[in-house]
Amino acid sequence: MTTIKFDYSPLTKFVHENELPEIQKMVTACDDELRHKTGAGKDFIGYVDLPVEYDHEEFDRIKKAAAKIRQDSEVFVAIGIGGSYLGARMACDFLNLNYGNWQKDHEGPIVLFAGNSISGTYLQEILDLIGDKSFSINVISKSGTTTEPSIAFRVLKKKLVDKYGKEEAAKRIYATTDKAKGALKTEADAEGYEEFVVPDAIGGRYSVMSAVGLLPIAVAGGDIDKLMEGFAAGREAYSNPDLSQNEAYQYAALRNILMRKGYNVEILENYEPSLQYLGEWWKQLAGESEGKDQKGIYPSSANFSTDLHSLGQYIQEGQRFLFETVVMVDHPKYDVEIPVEEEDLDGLKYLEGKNMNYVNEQAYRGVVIAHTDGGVPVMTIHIDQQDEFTLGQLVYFFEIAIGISGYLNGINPFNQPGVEDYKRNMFALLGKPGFEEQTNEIKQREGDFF
Ligand SMILES: O=P(O)(O)OC[C@H]1O[C@](O)(CO)[C@@H](O)[C@@H]1O
Repeated sequence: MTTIKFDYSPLTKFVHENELPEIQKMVTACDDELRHKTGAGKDFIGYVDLPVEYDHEEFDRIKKAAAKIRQDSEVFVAIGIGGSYLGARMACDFLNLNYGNWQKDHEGPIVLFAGNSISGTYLQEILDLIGDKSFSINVISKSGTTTEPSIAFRVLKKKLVDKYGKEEAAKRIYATTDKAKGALKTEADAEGYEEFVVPDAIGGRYSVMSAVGLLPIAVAGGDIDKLMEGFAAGREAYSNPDLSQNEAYQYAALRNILMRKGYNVEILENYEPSLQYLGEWWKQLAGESEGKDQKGIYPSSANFSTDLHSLGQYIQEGQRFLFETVVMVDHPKYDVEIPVEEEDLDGLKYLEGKNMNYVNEQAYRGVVIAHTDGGVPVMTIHIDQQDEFTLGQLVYFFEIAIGISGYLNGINPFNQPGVEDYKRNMFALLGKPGFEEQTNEIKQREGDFF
């Protein structure tokens, strides 16, 4: 059973009906590489079977740790960046757990995210928000050496130790990292933090359904059993290499077909503000997977109708290299009726008694028609509702689609060599031990830039 429906009917103007069947052979070959782990990046394809092959003992420990944190902490800070941050943040927003946590009668801690930038202002605000409240920390880093979370962890750990003393602080620190290596692993072992593992075969941006995402989601109040059920339903639904039977593969194939026609930028869109971080999570998944060897679709995102009043003009009439993928919630959690007024001073009489979701739906329909007319291909992923089961499926939909899509484009969707370049320069500028040669080199070049 799937609660997701992929609709590409508006593409008739852009994609000829023979194009999907014609790409089938390539899709079958990519599917074979992915399922049999024979393609590029084969050591990081663990996510394909993760819905059924995960550590059940650890899964239970995650639930226990979450229950403890929900009981002994008013604030919970998840520290991480990229794949060690975006999935949990996306899921908490998607499940509408974030604002709920600020409500007075809400059970469980306020969930905050740190270590996702190098901003002292942001971190100071987190420290101020925590104030005198009881709190716990989940530091998440696969490598265990990433600068942003390491700095935030140091700072927040100090606050924890100042408040509780070293021994109690150690009981409030949860470390999610590699099973054997990295600075975080070394520290967690030495200090006795409870540890959770990022499996070797799961890359950061494919890790939301491992302890990386599951602990913060469970602490926020998400039902991770249902999430895993949905993830497994996704695996079931998107396992057939036959394009006519696999909507995730249809999406992967169509975005490649569009890219080859010069549609090089994809905008992931939503009509629910709580899906904003779905776009952020997806941008890392797609961008870090596909943008290499001077190839790949540039992933961007937009939130409608908000951005129709900013980006809408460009999408309608700017350069024609864009295509859009909408994630549309068919049954939003709440609805609000537009009230009746005696006079019609604001000109809204024609909407009286109608619901906002109805108006939102008409906005979506109007946009699909207008953008199609304006030369922008639009596809839609309809999701039934914003619940854990649907989210699990949606994560699988995107993860499997991006794997296939990368292979279709002849790249390795599971590495990210390009992210090291800026880090090397930053470490050289900061004088990190081991970077002495690069420091000399970059100091000589600095003047050309600043
Ligand atoms: O979990 P880590 O090792 O701290 O990495 C965080 C993120 O940084 C990157 O390695 C990029 O630098 C991403 O691939 C990853 O998701």
